[in-house]
Amino acid sequence: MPPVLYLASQSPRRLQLLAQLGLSPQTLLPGPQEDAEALEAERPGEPPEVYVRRVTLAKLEAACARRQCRGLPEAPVLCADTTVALGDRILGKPADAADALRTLRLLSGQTHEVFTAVALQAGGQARLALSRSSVDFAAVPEEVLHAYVASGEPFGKAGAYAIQSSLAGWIPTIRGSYSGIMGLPLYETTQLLRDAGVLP
Ligand SMILES: Cc1cn([C@H]2C[C@H](O)[C@@H](COP(=O)(O)OP(=O)(O)OP(=O)(O)O)O2)c(=O)[nH]c1=O
Repeated sequence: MPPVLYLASQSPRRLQLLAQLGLSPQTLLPGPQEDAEALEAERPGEPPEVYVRRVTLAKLEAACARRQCRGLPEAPVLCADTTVALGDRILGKPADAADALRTLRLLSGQTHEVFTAVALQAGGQARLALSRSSVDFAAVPEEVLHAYVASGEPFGKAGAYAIQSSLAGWIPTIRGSYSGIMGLPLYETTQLLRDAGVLP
């Protein structure tokens, strides 16, 4: 039996969010020869919204090629990308502790945007939806930022933080989608999966 859905993501959050919809997809992870970092490379002057769409479609294309290459049975393929932006500036995953601290200091006391694009390949057609949220950060004390970086939580997260972590204690308001900020906007994802007949 082919799987109902492939999830092309290494993010445990995305798997957890899909489980909320009652789905347990088969993951379609990149092989050692695939360069995920190159795929997520920024282009100078590219607005965050354009960047997140481009990267998500590139992830989708790579995942579909991977499925074919591995001779896996056909089924819809889902993937996503989350990008944090302060104005036009993209704040990616931190390279190290100093980078995480720098990023968090930029976000402290400011409002930033979180874009998550989700893409689905099904029945020979690629569909993409974009979720946009804004997140207000209160001014976070230096000692809190240091402890947060030392906890390891910022690593592997766009913008060096997670809404589903202790730093939520410094976020008075979000406008948009909590699941989108976390990595997979469940409203948009449901719409795409309904269009493809994966969800009723
Ligand atoms: C802003 C924010 C991001 N994140 C995470 C979600 C994503 O996993 C990560 C952004 O990186 P992504 O490049 O979107 O995803 P990923 O590299 O973790 O996984 P893959 O490309 O294989 O799907 O940041 C949170 O968990 N909480 C948050 O509040």
